[in-house]
Amino acid sequence: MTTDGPMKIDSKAVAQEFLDSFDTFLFDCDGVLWLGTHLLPSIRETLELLNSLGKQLVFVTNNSTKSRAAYTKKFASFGISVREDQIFTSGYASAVYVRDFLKLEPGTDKVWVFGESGISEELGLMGYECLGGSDPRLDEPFDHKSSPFLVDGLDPAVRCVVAGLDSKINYHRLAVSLQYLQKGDQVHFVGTNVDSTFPQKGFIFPGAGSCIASLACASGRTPTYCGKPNMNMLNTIVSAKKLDRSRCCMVGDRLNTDIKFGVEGELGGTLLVLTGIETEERALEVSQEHPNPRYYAEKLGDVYELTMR
Ligand SMILES: O=C(O)COP(=O)(O)O
Ligand SMILES: [Mg+2]
Repeated sequence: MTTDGPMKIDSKAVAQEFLDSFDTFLFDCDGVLWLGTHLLPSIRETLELLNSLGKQLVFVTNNSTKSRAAYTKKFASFGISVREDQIFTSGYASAVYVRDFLKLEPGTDKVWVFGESGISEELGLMGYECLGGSDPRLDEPFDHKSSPFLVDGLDPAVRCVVAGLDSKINYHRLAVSLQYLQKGDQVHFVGTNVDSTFPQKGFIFPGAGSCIASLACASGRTPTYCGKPNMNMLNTIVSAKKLDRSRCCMVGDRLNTDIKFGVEGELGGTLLVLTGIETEERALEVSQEHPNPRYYAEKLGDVYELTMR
């Protein structure tokens, strides 16, 4: 039995040691705090405990379906008060990439969005006009002779396709997105996140990575993914919040995004919770495919429940 393997938070002593080790906690959302509209047990109490201990809380989600502003409302609906500047999404990270790395010109260059409002809203705040996305005309069955996105030709101002999770994925959206991707170097290809699956209460559904893979397959192109575990996203957060990495802990439910993000970003620690995608077996498994977390717990709420014992 090695003492270097992941440590399970299953006693008051380990919970206390965990809390003492960090000043800032970066929380993944889906599978850690909630599953859809279902708040996981003792989450509010855990966040209140951390706040009362003077810890800094940051929320880092690969879910691009909502903007940061919309997330503050989702938190409020659970009775949790979170400021917009505490939230980072893969939609926002993608918009930052369009602005700071691709350097597209707001007001001139346009973006075709395959995904939900969380992408277009963040790009819109930076001054980019977005096409596609949740435009209801894309809900119509696809006919290339009548699609309003094709009959007058493609918009030559579109310089980038940003693709993410889209619960309204259909052939019309895929077909038009592919037309833009076929323009090669003229149109960049950005993916919000690689997550193959998406946890909901009692179900595992297809994730953004599975939607984006369809476009990647059809176009023969590989997108640049901007969400966790991309280090640009972490660097944006570290500089915006002036974080000391050694005192930060990344808390997540997925090894190849959340835990990789924390390990590659050289954060002080990582905590894997088992309320979303991964199992205890996977947490402990030694594999080339993914790193192991420093800590793991059945659920995040155990930190509160064990501390209060
Ligand atoms: O939407 C996703 O793919 C996952 O979102 P999460 O990073 O909050 O788990
Ligand atoms: Mg998650």
